[in-house]
Parts: sequence; C-alpha cells; structure tokens
Amino acid sequence: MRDIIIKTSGLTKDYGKKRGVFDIDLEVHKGEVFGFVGTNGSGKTTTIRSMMGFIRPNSGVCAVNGLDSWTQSADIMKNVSYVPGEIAFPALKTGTEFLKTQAKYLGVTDFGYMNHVIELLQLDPTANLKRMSKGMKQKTAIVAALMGEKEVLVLDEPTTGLDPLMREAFLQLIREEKQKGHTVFMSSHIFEEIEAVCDRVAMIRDGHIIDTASLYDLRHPSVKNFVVKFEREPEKQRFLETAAFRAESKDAASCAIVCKIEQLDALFHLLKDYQIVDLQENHRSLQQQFMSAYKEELTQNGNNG
Ligand SMILES: Nc1ncnc2c1ncn2[C@@H]1O[C@H](COP(=O)(O)OP(=O)(O)OP(=O)(O)O)[C@@H](O)[C@H]1O
Repeated sequence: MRDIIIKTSGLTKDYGKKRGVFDIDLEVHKGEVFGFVGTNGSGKTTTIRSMMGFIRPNSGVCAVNGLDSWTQSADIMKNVSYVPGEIAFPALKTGTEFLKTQAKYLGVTDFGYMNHVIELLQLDPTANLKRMSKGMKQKTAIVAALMGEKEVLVLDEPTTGLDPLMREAFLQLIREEKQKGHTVFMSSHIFEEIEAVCDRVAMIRDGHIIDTASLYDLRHPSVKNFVVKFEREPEKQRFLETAAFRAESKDAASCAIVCKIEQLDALFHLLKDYQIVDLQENHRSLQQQFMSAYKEELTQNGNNG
C-alpha cells in the first residue's frame, strides 16, 4: 500500500442552506497527481482550505503528511507548496521584490528552478505587482509557490487566468513534478487539463463527492466503443446480421460497435471479411464520466440534489 500524503475523512464544513462540504473522504497517495473537479461553488476551495488548516471543519478530519490540518497547520506549510484560489500579494512594488521576499521566507538560495519556472511561464517579474494582469498575477503566484521545490503541491484552480498556451506550459510543470515523485492535489473546473495530467480525480457537486475515477481506467476501458463505416450499406447489414457483437446502425453505411477488450481480436478478425472505409474509437471523456455520475446522483436523490 502506497503512503497516503493527503487524507480527509468525514470532512464537513456546513455554511448553512446546503452550502459547504459534507462528508468528504479523500486519499491522495505519494507521487500521485490528483485532480479535484467541480462546478462553481461546489466546495473545492472549502475542501482545500480545510486541508491547509485555514478553515476549521464542523466535523471530520484532514491530514497532510500525517499532520492534522487544524492543529499542525504551520508544520504542514513547511512541506507544502500552495497556490491559493484568491491571490493577494503583500504591499510590494514589483514581482521581483515579492519573489525575493518569498525566496527568503522559504530559504531558497539556488534560483535555478525558480528561473526555469519563470522561463516556462514567460513571466516578466519586473512588472509592477499592482498593475499585473490576472494571468501575470497567477503566474507570479505559481512561481512563488513552486520555487520552494516541496514534495507536496496543493493548487486551487492554478490555471485561472492563463491563456491556452500558458495552461499547457503549466501542465508541463506538473508533469515534471510527477517525474520527481512529488504529490500534487489540484482543483479545476476544466476537465481537459485534469484529464491531461492526473492519475485520479474526485468529482464534487454541491459539497458532496459524487465520483472518484482513475484516469488510467478511463484511458484503458475494459469495453471499447467503435464506429465503423462500411463501403456500402449491404456490407453493414451483413455485419449486423451476424449478431456477433453488440452493434447498432448509425447511418446508411456506419454502425456503432461495443466490444470487450478480450473480444478485440475476434472483432478485427471478423472485420477482415468486409470493405471498411473508416474506423474510429470513441473514448469516454472525463466530462462524460462526470455527467453520468451527476445524472446518477440526481436520480438517486429523486432530483432533490
Ligand atoms: N465563508 C463562507 N461563508 C458562507 N458560505 C460560504 C463561505 N465560503 C464558501 N461558502 C459557500 O460554500 C459553497 C462552496 O464554496 P467554495 O468556494 O468552496 O466552492 P468552489 O468549488 O471553490 O467554487 P469556485 O469554483 O466558484 O471557486 C458555496 O456555496 C459558497 O457560497
């Protein structure tokens, strides 16, 4: 069993009127990149702030590196790089001044990694802190957090304000963190970026975890869905009549086929006897997984969710 770096159990912070987070159970293992997705106001920040020890839960516990989030928050901070959802800088003039102050606070003396992050994010730290755009502020906060090279990263919507190119650069940084064996917990409402870098993901809705999924399982499903286009309609008909696979007609010459991994060989063997002009695999996306967990939960709760 791999080490558990972040754990919440029964975490509840009730703000009243069904707002807050309720009975949150999460376990993040060493070296894992763990995504936390949910719509606006679903409870991502409340969960993260509870983990960091900034919020005292009504019930349940959170721990990071085995330290209790509420009573040992200061010790947790020593080993965690944290990017908050709402960035507030101290009253300093430039980004450089802020980064220097942060380096002193974190005891950073080798600036090689900090410069690497600055370069990758194409940040000009000499800019006036107050006049920085939202994206520049976000980049500055990322540099300030990552320069400490801590083994655990807790990031609350770290790509907010970043343009698509910079989001990709940021995801590259996360991949590098993963390669170093560091543990990352990041929230987002952008499914694609979670899908691109995470090992596992928890989905939260209205303060409740509705599903936890392994991205490996999502990328390597035990059942595959194909859309096959035959050269002519009679070919498609002939295939459907074999009834060898779960299949349904899509349009004149195409059909959708559902195939278990262990039947793949048999399917391709069978298709050799047909004139095929196109074959596509339909992957289930994280967003589709979220939507079906969401609908399932609505059904279970009788739409009172
Ligand atoms: N201090 C507070 N007092 C009262 N309600 C709060 C407080 N903080 C958060 N909430 C409510 O708790 C719920 C969860 O908020 P939270 O900020 O954790 O969501 P989020 O998933 O991070 O949202 P977003 O994606 O919009 O940042 C929301 O309904 C929010 O209005």
